[in-house]
Amino acid sequence: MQKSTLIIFGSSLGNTRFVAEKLELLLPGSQLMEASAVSPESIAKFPNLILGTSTWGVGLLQDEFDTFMELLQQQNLEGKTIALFGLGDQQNYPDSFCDGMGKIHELLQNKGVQFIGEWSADEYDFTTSRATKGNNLVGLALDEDNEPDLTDYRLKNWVKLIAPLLQ
Ligand SMILES: Cc1cc2nc3c(=O)[nH]c(=O)nc-3n(C[C@H](O)[C@H](O)[C@H](O)COP(=O)(O)O)c2cc1C
Repeated sequence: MQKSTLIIFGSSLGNTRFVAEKLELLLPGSQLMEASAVSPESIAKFPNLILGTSTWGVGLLQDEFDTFMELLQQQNLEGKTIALFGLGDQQNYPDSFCDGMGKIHELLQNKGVQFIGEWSADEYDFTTSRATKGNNLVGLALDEDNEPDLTDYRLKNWVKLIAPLLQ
């Protein structure tokens, strides 16, 4: 079967990688790739991209993912379906929780992509985030530092939401 969804992640200490690997298992027809390994050809091949980054500094994209975003923005993304997930820490960074995910969303505006996978911000405890859109988050936020026990539950429900929308 031709795979249609590319999961691209950037991870410094392994949390985002851990989640991205789970996601690959939950989504038949998906392929996993580290941000630093992605080429323009691989981006062109897949109609669906799932992009996952952690947030570093205060509100910055993870290093490799930051470099990858420069490459991604130069590609023709017209018509692609994109879902986002982000790893962050609500307790220590309540004012920039998962900002990296919000930054991806901002950088891909006006690129002709369709975003899927918005997620309610209700069951989190942060003050501000660049990833909020009304009462929602632009994608799935996960907090392996404070709420690792909720990751599987959140991930499974998010997959139920996005899977039918991936062609
Ligand atoms: C120095 C440092 C800065 C961080 N800055 C943020 C931040 O601004 N916002 C946030 O939500 N999380 C922040 N985090 C938390 C990480 O994003 C979180 O631990 C994440 O799970 C790391 O994922 P990774 O191992 O895949 O890189 C920070 C962590 C560290 C150690």
